[in-house]
Amino acid sequence: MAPIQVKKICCIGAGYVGGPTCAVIPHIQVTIVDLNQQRIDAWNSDELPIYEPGLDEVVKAARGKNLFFSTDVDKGIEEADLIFVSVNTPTKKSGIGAGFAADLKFLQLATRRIAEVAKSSKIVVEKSTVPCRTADAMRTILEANSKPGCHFDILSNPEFLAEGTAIEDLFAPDRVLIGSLQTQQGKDACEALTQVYANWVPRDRILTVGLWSSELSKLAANAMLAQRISSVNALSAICEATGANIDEVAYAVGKDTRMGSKFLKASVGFGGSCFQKDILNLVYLSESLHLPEVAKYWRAVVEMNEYQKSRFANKVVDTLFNTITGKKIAILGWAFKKDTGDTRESPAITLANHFLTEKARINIYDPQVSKDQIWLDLTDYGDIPAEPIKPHVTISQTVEEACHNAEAIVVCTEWDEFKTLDWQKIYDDCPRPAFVFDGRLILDRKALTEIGFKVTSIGTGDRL
Ligand SMILES: NC(=O)c1ccc[n+]([C@@H]2O[C@H](COP(=O)([O-])OP(=O)(O)OC[C@H]3O[C@@H](n4cnc5c(N)ncnc54)[C@H](O)[C@@H]3O)[C@@H](O)[C@H]2O)c1
Ligand SMILES: O=c1ccn([C@@H]2O[C@H](COP(=O)(O)OP(=O)(O)O[C@H]3O[C@H](CO)[C@@H](O)[C@H](O)[C@H]3O)[C@@H](O)[C@H]2O)c(=O)[nH]1
Repeated sequence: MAPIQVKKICCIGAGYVGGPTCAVIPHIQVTIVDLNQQRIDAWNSDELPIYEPGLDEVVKAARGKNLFFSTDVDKGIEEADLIFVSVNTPTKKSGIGAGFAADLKFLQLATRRIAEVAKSSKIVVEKSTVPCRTADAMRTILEANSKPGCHFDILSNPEFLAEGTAIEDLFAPDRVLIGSLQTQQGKDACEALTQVYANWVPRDRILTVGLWSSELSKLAANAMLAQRISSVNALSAICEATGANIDEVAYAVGKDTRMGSKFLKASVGFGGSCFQKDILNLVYLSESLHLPEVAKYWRAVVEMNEYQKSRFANKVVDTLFNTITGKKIAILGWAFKKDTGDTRESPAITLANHFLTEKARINIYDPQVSKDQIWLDLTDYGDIPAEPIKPHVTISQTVEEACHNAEAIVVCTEWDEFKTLDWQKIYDDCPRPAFVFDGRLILDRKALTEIGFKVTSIGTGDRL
């Protein structure tokens, strides 16, 4: 049989993954569809809905040529021979597995829509991060609702991009992973998707495995990355108590080629929409498989992250002589990491809530996050009333404005611009003693101390 050639692709879900992932596909016609009209309008405008270095150029070069954004989900499905399902899979908020399991309602709705609308056979690709064996549920939904003569091949093709470096990651990925059933038909579908990627990814970086291994590998990769951060953060507490320095320890440990130096930066805690969600998903999977020890092991990674955030927040209160009531605290950075405007699970939110509970006044600055988004985060998308906290919160347009008269400055995101601030000028504008808390280890502690700041850095003991 001649190999299947993909001529038209549809991607369901125009989010942080769907948009960038499909924007880098050359030649082949790709239509990204979403139910959210506002999001699609933004993708079709000069103000893209997400901030990602290099994304603007890539989208503007392809849009209207081989890249299209639309809310016409049905048309997108009908015309495509390969469909990426790239919808959100958040943690369940209620019902069985609440707080741990992935909520697959968006994925299931999209799958059902494909079955109902498709008039010809399709390759359906799980791009969203999903629990192991989700492809089975998708197959059941597709087969139960499909029209006669329509056949669906399901592939797993998890995405490994990190926000802030998405475009680099997509153009030169460490690997592309494709999972398929090991039947002839499954392998043919896998080859069809391989050929799409082979347009720009070297063949030896395209890994083909079984469906379940592919699904589990995504959860495993995130769990092991997050575990590294929790490990280094656990060590940062020991450093603070002993006088060791976590950057030096991480440097020494990372020189071991078996370990490598990446992903060993101590921090105020990891954030982002994926790590916590995917580890909790793995915890739930382990429990469902009656593996309580395994579940406990992975749960500890998330618990250590919670501990790190509250440890840091408590340190601010302790250092400010055990009370921050009425004190002004500048929060520098709101995004969960630099080079993104994404705030999902950002540690800055946890810290701000902690400071507000202690009745401090907070001044927030972030170069990429809008005022509206910060308010959505502070009110948990409307679940917490804004009125009582309004007098305690200011959102500033500049670092200087945020730091004016601040008794403490807390760096929550590692934005490059914070490294090169005029710290003397900021110091001159602060009451004494002036405190800085470096939650990202990006500041020159010695220089700031010489200016007169009292500096507390994660994983850095005071003892010489
Ligand atoms: N954000 C990341 O960096 C990242 C990286 C790798 C993998 N992932 C995974 O990829 C998936 C998507 O993540 P995201 O960050 O892009 O989410 P997102 O919330 O930014 O985007 C998902 C989009 O899907 C749309 N959608 C939901 N149901 C739909 C339906 N039935 N029909 C049409 N559109 C629908 C939503 O309106 C939304 O715009 C998740 O499973 C996530 O875990 C995310
Ligand atoms: O040494 C480090 C590295 C990261 N972080 C923090 O960890 C979080 C996550 O960072 P990162 O992994 O760089 O960004 P994400 O966009 O969340 O990407 C992760 O999650 C994605 C979604 O599944 C995966 O595709 C990526 O491979 C995986 O890196 C952020 O708060 C970072 O500040 C640290 O504290 N120390």
